[in-house]
Amino acid sequence: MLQSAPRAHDRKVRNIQKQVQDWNKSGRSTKMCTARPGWLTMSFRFPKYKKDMTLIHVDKLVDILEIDTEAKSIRVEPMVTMGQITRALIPLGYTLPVVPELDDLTVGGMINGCGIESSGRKFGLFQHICLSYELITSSGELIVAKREPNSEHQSLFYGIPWSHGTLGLLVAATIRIVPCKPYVKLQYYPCYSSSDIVEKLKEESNRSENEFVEGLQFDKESGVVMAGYFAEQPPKNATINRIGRWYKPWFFKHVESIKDSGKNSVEYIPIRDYYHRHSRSIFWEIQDLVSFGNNVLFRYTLGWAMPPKISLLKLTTPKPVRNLYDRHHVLQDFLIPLTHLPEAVELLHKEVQIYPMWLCPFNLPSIPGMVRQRTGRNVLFVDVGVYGNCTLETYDAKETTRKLEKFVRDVEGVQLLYADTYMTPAEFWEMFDSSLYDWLRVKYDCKEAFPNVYEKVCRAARE
Ligand SMILES: Cc1cc2nc3c(=O)[nH]c(=O)nc-3n(C[C@H](O)[C@H](O)[C@H](O)COP(=O)(O)OP(=O)(O)OC[C@H]3O[C@@H](n4cnc5c(N)ncnc54)[C@H](O)[C@@H]3O)c2cc1C
Ligand SMILES: NC(=O)C1=CN([C@@H]2O[C@H](COP(=O)(O)OP(=O)(O)OC[C@H]3O[C@@H](n4cnc5c(N)ncnc54)[C@H](OP(=O)(O)O)[C@@H]3O)[C@@H](O)[C@H]2O)C=CC1
Ligand SMILES: CC(C)=CCC[C@@H](C)[C@H]1CC[C@@]2(C)C3=C(CC[C@]12C)[C@@]1(C)CC[C@H](O)C(C)(C)[C@@H]1CC3
Repeated sequence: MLQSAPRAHDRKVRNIQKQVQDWNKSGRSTKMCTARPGWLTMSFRFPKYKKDMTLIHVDKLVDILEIDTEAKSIRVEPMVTMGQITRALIPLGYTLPVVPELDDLTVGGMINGCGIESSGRKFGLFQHICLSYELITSSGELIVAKREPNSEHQSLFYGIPWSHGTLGLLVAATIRIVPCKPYVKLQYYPCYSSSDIVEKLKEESNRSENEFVEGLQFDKESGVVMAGYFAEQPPKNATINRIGRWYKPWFFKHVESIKDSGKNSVEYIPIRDYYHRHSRSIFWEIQDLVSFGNNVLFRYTLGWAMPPKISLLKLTTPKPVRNLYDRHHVLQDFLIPLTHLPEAVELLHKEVQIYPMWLCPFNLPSIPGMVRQRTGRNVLFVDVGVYGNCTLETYDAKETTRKLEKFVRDVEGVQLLYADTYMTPAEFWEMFDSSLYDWLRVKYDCKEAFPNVYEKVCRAARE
């Protein structure tokens, strides 16, 4: 890969330390953030703060440093992408336990933001499969924050997820790996009422042999719940579906056809095709961008050119189209306890009526951090993903989103922060737990060095 230099890791880290030391010497006049340009990031907006902060160049940190099959871990630099990791690990018979599905998502984004996938019912969020973070602090020191009890910077380990680079600069992470097999045996269960979908999601999430559980809801009363686990070579007359091939229908359309057929079905999907199943159609966003993209003729002749890189789309979207998206397009993920899913579906149907809706169950352990549930037990949550145009006349980007955010706070859920948030600081800190975060901001001398996380993600910070 271009710019690859894994053996130069120490030199690359020293270079970042030097940038931070120079910032200290020059009188700490502005705060720091990464130099990764806004158009490359997997969110709708361009961060405004990149224009007037000191930009720290972490962009050369693009390498996988070490794969240790004995210790079952992988050590990577933060700009490594999900696509890069699955390409390296799967041929060795290993995978990350949680592989957020768009190829270009980065390890740095998944750790400092949040990463979620259909294996969440077993492994939690991306942060829960991490073992340690190597960070440069505001003074330019290199430290290692490990999960290990009583290790020196253990509290920082719990503080980093969701902090958006406001506690330090990540230069490497060690993440768990698990053995995998070449196929996923996926069962599709069509459901024809909202309560059926919830019940089936619960049932499959609680079934211990399932590695993956996910739901797609196609309207208020119908959807498909999918559950799967790793499999070796499929038996002779099994259906093999290489869903990632360029001439194949988009995954969500394929699932919809199963819902229409009304029959439970089983397929064997090659594991990389499964992991990146929503990449080719960017979930279902592609239908607004290339409406004829799922046409058979188009798929067979020009399907190989799909999908366009999200970064390229972002760079080339003209301002008027962005404004149109702003007014009518919803891009939100709400993480709520699964028990509150029926109310969420009801509310989303009333306020936005956008389908398909992504339902991704995951386990949220009771541990310290910005996202925190204090029951002392593991709680089954679900990510409700809403991506698409809203045609309801009553929709108003700010007012409607604020209503949805209030619901999420009321049920003790959280909103993913790549999305637009219209909350005030007080509402934001009602949703997220600031106790550990605030203490770490003082302990690691972050207040002059990095903005507060709210200042980075709030609506005013984005173009
Ligand atoms: C691993 C860890 C170490 C910390 N060390 C200190 C410290 O030495 N001094 C300090 O002033 N603050 C420390 N803090 C931070 C401080 O406790 C936070 O302000 C904390 O989040 C308080 O929130 P709470 O009272 O709601 O947490 P609680 O609900 O009281 O605690 C949540 C969990 O965090 C862990 N934890 C909390 N405080 C400590 C602690 N002091 N030592 C070890 N584990 C702790 C425990 O595992 C506990 O189960 C630590 C936090 C963590 C996670
Ligand atoms: N399946 C899923 O879970 C999906 C998740 N997403 C969301 O998209 C985002 C990921 O997008 P991606 O483009 O990879 O990441 P981004 O470049 O958007 O980074 C996300 C945040 O992490 C910070 N960050 C990134 N790298 C570092 C680092 N090395 N050191 C310190 N801070 C860092 C960034 O800080 P700075 O602003 O300073 O650059 C930014 O605030 C996530 O936040 C995630 O929630 C999107 C699609 C799917
Ligand atoms: C937790 C999960 C699964 C999140 C999935 C989020 C995706 C659906 C989001 C992330 C980035 C994202 C906002 C994006 C877009 C669609 C939805 C995306 C892919 C698009 C492509 C929509 C069209 C826009 O003109 C533009 C090109 C700017 C954006 C780019 C980012």
